Amino acid sequence: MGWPLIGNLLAFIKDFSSGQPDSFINNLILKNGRNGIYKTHLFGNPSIIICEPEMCRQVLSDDENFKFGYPKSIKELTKCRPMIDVSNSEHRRFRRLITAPIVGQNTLGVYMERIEDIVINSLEEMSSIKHPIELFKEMKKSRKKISKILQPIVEERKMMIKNGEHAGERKDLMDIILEIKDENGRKLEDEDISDLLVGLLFAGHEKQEEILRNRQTSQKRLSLNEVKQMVYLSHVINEVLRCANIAFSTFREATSDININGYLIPKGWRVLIWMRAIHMDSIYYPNAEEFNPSGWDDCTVKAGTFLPFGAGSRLCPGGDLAKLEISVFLHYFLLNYRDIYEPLILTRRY
Ligand code: HEM
Repeated sequence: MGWPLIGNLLAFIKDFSSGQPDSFINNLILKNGRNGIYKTHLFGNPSIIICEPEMCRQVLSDDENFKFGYPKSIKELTKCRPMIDVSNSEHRRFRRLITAPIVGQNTLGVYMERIEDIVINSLEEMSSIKHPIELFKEMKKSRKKISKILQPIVEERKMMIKNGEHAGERKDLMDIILEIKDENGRKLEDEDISDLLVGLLFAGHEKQEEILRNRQTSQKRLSLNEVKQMVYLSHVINEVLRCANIAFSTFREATSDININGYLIPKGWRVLIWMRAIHMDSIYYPNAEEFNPSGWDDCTVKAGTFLPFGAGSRLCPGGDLAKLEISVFLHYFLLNYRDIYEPLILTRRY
């Protein structure tokens, strides 16, 4: 780890020690009641914390009065400045270029087979290890392989830039693409994967067997349509994203004095949109502390109450891809393997 990174890490920890983990926010909510907006001081800036769905939605959708407002230490750590430090119109342009290859169900079909191969091979490899393994660590490796699926796109975009097909774009467009790839690798590691496994403990593999029973015998591979039929699995994934999403909050900065639901947010103030507080609020989710995938049965999500991928012009473009990867992994894991021990030995079911 180089010195600049350590420096940023320290700055980040110092910023965080001005306090905003979940417990801090929860105390704030308990102390102040539930009007959904709290004034505080974060990262050396006067700040507002918002945890009311409609207000969150409004702030995330209002590009005129708010801009991406991450504190400096976070920007340095995440190294995704090019997507952050650009005007709204530049952001729209870059976003179109970067997201086209990963947005939309039909587009995602292209990656199906390769994700499936990586998942199957990784699980086989893991189950062939005869000593206990740390599943999370092993899974990180397969996640890295999956993120490499996007490599050809990165190469293609590099060529487009080299050939001047994007003359006039910022010089660091290539960096943007490479950094997105980095971010992509980083985001689904560690916490995401371990959180996901908590969900696994509750999910049965019968539903996945049902998918196979309804399949033509000639069909060998998992299809996108089958993934769409994995209703229970999608509820497990939603529930993991609700309870334990790594993206629990995001920042904006007010670019002018702006009134939100009767509250004046002064220009220059940071707005911390605390999605986790909404996800864990029993007003919107009865027994919010419980992990309960069945809560998603016949559930119509009220606007702004489920924001694992954000909202508005910066809505996560990788959301569907992430869910697809998780679904394919869970499908094979539940179908073919059994028993989670502590420590773990992964064993083939049949
Ligand atoms: C479970 C997995 C993921 C979660 C929870 C997640 C969450 C989020 C959230 C909340 C944002 C919005 C941040 C904001 O508005 O401030 C975001 C943005 C973004 N995500 Fe994800 N993400 C995930 C996976 C991915 C993947 C797999 C990719 C790429 C393949 C990706 C690429 C991006 C990009 C490029 C942005 C910036 C979009 C923009 O600023 O226009 N994400 N993500």
